[in-house]
Parts: sequence; C-alpha cells; structure tokens
Amino acid sequence: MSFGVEVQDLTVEYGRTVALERASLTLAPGAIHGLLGRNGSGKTTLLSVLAAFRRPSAGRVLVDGEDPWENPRVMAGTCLVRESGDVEVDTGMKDTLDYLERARPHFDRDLADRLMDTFELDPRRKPTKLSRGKRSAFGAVVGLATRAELTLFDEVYLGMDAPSRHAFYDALLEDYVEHPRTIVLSSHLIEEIERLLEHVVILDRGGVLLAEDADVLGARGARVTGPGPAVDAFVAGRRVLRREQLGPTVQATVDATLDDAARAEAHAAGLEVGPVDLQSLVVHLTAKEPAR
Ligand SMILES: Nc1ncnc2c1ncn2[C@@H]1O[C@H](COP(=O)(O)OP(=O)(O)OP(=O)(O)O)[C@@H](O)[C@H]1O
Repeated sequence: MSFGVEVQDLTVEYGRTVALERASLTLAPGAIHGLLGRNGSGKTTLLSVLAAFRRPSAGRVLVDGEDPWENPRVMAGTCLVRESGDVEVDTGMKDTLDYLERARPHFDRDLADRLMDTFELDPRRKPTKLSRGKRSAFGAVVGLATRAELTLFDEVYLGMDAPSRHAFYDALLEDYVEHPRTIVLSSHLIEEIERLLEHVVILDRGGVLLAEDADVLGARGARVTGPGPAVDAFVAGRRVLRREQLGPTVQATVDATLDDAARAEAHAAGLEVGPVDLQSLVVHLTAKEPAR
C-alpha cells in the first residue's frame, strides 16, 4: 500500500510568479523522502500538486501511475497535512476523527487515540481553540493515523515544542516500520529529521537541485582542515562550497565524494578530513552565491 511519484518537467505559475519550473523527480514507493529547500523554493507548491490541490501549468505528474487531478482513487490514497489544510479547524477533533474513520480506508482509530494522548489533545476541543503547536500536533495525528499510501507532511512541526516534535518523529518511524508507505516530509529542521530520511530532494528556486538516496548523500561533501596552503592545494580543482580561515588554519568544505586515494593524499599532506552533515550541505548548496 504505497504510491510512487513521477514528476516530469513540472511548471507551476501563480500569475507571473513561477513557483516551479521544469522540475523532474521520482519518489520511490515505500520510502521516507525529505523535501528540503529554502523559503520560496517551491516545496508547498509541489506537495499541493501531488495532493491534487493545485493543477500544473505544464508538465506531467503521476501518482501511482495516474494523474492525481480529479482522480478519486489516487486522492483517496493521498493525505496532505499542512498548517492550513486537511483538518477541519472549526469542528471538534473527535468529530473529525469519527469522519476520517468512516472516510479513510486504512485509518487506525486506536493509533489516533493513542497519539491524542501522547500530544495531550482533548478530543472535545476544536483546533481553532488550540495553540499553534497543538493544532500542528493534531495534523500529525491525522497524517499518521490515516496511513495513506502517499502521506505528505508540509512543515507539520510548526509551533510544536521539541518534545512534541520528537514524539512525532518517533511515532512516525514506529508506525512506518509496521506499515511501510510513501512519506514525504518537508522541513527546515534538517538536523532533526535527517535520521528518518531514506531519500532526499532539495529544491532551489523552483527547480530540483538534487535528488539522492540519503546514504549516497551522506558520503557526499567533505570538510578539509589544515594549514592554509596545503588545504588550498588539495581542494584546487574541486568545488569549494565554503572556505573559512582561522589564523594559519583553513577549513574548506568541498562538494566531492573523496575516495580512499584522495583521503590518503589528504592525510599525507597533514590534513584532517571530516564529513559534512546534511544541514550544512543544504545550506552551502543553496546559498545565494556559493564560494567557488
Ligand atoms: N498563492 C500564491 N500566489 C502567488 N504566489 C505564490 C502563491 N503560493 C506560493 N507563491 C510563490 O511561489 C513560490 C514558491 O512558494 P512555495 O510556498 O511553494 O515555497 P516553499 O518552498 O514551500 O516555501 P517555505 O519554505 O517558505 O514554506 C514563492 O515565490 C511564493 O512566493
């Protein structure tokens, strides 16, 4: 019960604003995908198209092999949770859960009730009367308990405090292991979600900057530290994302996967080589004018 996604040359325009321009990507079924990128890079727009909330201006989107637009089968298997969407804010939460239990084929009411307890949500209350973080937590409950074939969480953590966010991540992972499905997490809190991700898509200015399996990405990028001239000689010809100097010591972040020979070369030159975490990689790759 997992939907895969194929996006080909997707363009979405809002009047004269081009939110996505010829974006192409594939999301394999049954995996947790991270959708990352700076503000305005097009994440919400992409998720809205996948959930058939919005129509492409051009290009093709296939969810489980079919165009999701006005497609009852695909729409029934897709759940988009975002701050403003998918939960009735002026209806008591119990009524919303009752409705979802009837309307969504895989909805797990026991899980929903357990998560309501975890997030200390009173089912008699309406989301409009809740704090922002509690409203987000209810979105998380709905998204998890719906167990849709394609579950899209658009910055679901907004307003949630750290313990609630971690409770959400733990619940997601636990339920995903039991019930694998396709999950897309759009987030700016990259450090927090990194451990959950099997595949990462980075959007930048409406295009796909990178789409890679998390383990491949984990080996991409290196931090080279040592005496300035030796570092500069080593990184010459490689793509330098950032160069920092502290007295005679230089630390250069390069966008390169260093093989054993390159690491031995660095070691022989008296340099230290360390990994680059995903957050830093995203920051450097999407910086306005990356250092070369
Ligand atoms: N309803 C709209 N009308 C006009 N322009 C819009 C609309 N929604 C989004 N945009 C524009 O489309 C672009 C992409 O926006 P989108 O919300 O998809 O980005 P995002 O990556 O989700 O951003 P954030 O991280 O800030 O949530 C931005 O330039 C934004 O200003």
